[in-house]
Amino acid sequence: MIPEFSNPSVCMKDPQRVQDIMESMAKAGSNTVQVISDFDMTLTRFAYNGKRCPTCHNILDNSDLVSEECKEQLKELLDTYYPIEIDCSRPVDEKLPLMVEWWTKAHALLVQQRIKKDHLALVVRESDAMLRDGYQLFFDHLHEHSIPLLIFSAGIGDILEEVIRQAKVFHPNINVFSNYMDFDDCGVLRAFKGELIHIYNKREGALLNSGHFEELRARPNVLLMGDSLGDLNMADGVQDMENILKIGFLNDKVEERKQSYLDSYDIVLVKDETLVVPNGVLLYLTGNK
Ligand SMILES: Nc1ccn([C@@H]2O[C@H](COP(=O)(O)O)[C@@H](O)[C@H]2O)c(=O)n1
Repeated sequence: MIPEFSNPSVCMKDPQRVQDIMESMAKAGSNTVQVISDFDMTLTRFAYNGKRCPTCHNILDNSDLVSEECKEQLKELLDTYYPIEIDCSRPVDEKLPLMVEWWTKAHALLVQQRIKKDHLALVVRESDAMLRDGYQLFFDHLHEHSIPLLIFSAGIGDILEEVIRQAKVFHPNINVFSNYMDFDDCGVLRAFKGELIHIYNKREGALLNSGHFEELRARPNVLLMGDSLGDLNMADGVQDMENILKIGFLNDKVEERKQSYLDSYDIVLVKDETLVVPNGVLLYLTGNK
């Protein structure tokens, strides 16, 4: 086992299973590995100094690009739907239409604001969004070892790309599946492109992008990272999968959700704002440990 597994944030239902998967993946070699990660609250911090950090959507919601009236409406949506998103007492099929409702209403409000593409970089720079500590090693190490990183996010692609670009780690081994903004000829937001990705339809998103997984057919070993149970479906498009190691960040409503996370993720990181554990796993998989 790697030393990072002794960190107090680490919980595992079956440590032996984790060890077996990691050994099998390391033996197969890093050229058989691909990483699939969620973005908001997985690659980015959930909180800093006791204050919540923004999601991609929140970066816009809190910015000068939206009017005060719109801010209030978006906040009302967040206060209504976020508790539903993280309520583990409600079944997914009951929550799913409500998540579609949230994303659809929020996107419609954002479109009404006539947001300009040119202003996105500034609002990201001025936001409180932060990649988790250890991000530099995470992104650089994957790049150095030519391991593909798929970022699969129900956030906003244009915003998340900008966060990563400003951190200077948007390397060519990265692909993004997300909700991208559609701008008119004057650079004004007029819609969101393609099929909506929300928290509970990542399986459909993965299957729609079968071409990506076809290209990675020679990489049947997957490291998956997420913060929601909906993220567990992000690897559903992977072809001929041999091993999958799932790391889940449990950021909020810890006591209520811990058991379901332990039942679903191989490694659960409780209120851990860093990428120290995923980095330890990566170093092990690439033979650097
Ligand atoms: N209007 C919205 C809709 C969703 N969110 C949050 O974004 C997160 C989705 O992004 P992932 O990268 O985690 O897939 C999700 O957890 C929602 O809470 C939002 O803030 N505003």
